Amino acid sequence: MSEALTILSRLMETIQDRAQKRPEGSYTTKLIEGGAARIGKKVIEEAAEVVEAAAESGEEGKQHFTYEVGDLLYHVMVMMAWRGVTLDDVAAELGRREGIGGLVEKAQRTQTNDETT
Ligand SMILES: N=c1c2ncn([C@@H]3O[C@H](COP(=O)(O)OP(=O)(O)OP(=O)(O)O)[C@@H](O)[C@H]3O)c2ncn1[C@@H]1O[C@H](COP(=O)(O)O)[C@@H](O)[C@H]1O
Repeated sequence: MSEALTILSRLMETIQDRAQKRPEGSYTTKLIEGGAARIGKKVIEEAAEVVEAAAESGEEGKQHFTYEVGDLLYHVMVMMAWRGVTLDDVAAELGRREGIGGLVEKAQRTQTNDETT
């Protein structure tokens, strides 16, 4: 496994462990106990910060963007743990989509919707 995947899966294990044991003094526990509303608020906030940082130029801008993407990924992973969805589940979904272009998929979806209405 690549170093990046190892770190992501270790982080997911930590988050799942927090979600299960709910230790005091853990930020993840606080988020999990706040449910979809609290986690969702942070996901939206962090997503907006990612978009803002994407417009910043230079090496500093790139570092800030990377930092904000880290925040967003962490909060999305907390929501996944809260919802009982694993990295394997999401990877399987992405694997299912492999080789199907976004525009092709959209055209197929639109056609199916038209047929059912
Ligand atoms: N990767 C992260 C991580 N990334 C970001 N954050 C936290 O996410 C928050 C980001 O929110 P903001 O930048 O808006 O900061 P804030 O204003 O203090 O946040 P709020 O009080 O508004 O929620 C900060 O508190 C960060 O510390 C993280 N908190 C935890 N982790 C990982 O989760 C593990 C478990 O953490 P605990 O559950 O806290 O023990 C840690 O060891 C880390 O590996």
